[in-house]
Amino acid sequence: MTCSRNSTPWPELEVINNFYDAVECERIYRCLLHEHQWPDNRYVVAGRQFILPRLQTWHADPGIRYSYSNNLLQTRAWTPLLSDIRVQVESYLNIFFNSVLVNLYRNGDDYVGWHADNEPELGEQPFIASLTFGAERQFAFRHKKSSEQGRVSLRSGALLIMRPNFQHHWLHSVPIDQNVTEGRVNLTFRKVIPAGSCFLD
Ligand SMILES: O=C(O)CCC(=O)C(=O)O
Ligand SMILES: [Fe+2]
Repeated sequence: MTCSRNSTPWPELEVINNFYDAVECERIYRCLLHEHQWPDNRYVVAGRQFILPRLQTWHADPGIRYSYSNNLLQTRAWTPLLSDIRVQVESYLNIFFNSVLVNLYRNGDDYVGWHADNEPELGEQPFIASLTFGAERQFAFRHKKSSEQGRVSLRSGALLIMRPNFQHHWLHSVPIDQNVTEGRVNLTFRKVIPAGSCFLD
C-alpha cells in the first residue's frame, strides 16, 4: 500500500487517500457489488414499514450484537473479502475491530441522514475506520452545538478515520447528490463492546 496520511482541518477526522490503489478498488468494488448478498432495503418495525435509502449488511465476530438507529441488525459472518480488508486496516492502524457495517449507495439518490455513531454498544470512545469503493461522494458533518459545518470528498480507495471525539461533537451524513450516477460501497469498521462487559477500553 502506498498511501500518505492527510490530516484535515478537523483534528477528529483524517482522510488517507489511495489506501487502496485504482486496480484494487475496482476489484473490491466489483466483488462487493456483484457477489455480496445484498438484502432488501424494506424492513418492518412494530408493524410499520420503512425503506432504507441504501442497502446494508452487518458482519461481526460471534456474539457481537449492534443496534443502528434503534434497529437490531442481523449479524452475518465475515466474508473472505471483508476479513482480508479488516486485517489490512487493522495492521495499518494498529487498532482492532470486531464488526463492519457495509452500505451500498446504488446511485446519488441513496444517502445516509444526519447521525452520530455513538450507540452505547460502541463504548465511550468509538473509533471508526471507513473505506470507500466506487463513486466519489461527499461526507458532510455539522457541529452538534455551534453552527460550524464541513465536508470532505471521499474517493474510491480512501480511508476516513473518525476519532472518538468526532462522534461526541459532530453529526455526519452522506447527502443525496444528483450528479452521481454510479454506485458506492462504504465499509465502516467498528468495535462493539460485547454485551455484559463494561466500557473501559
Ligand atoms: O458512507 C459513509 O461514508 C458513511 C456511512 C455512515 O456514516 C455509517 O454507516 O454510519
Ligand atoms: Fe455514520
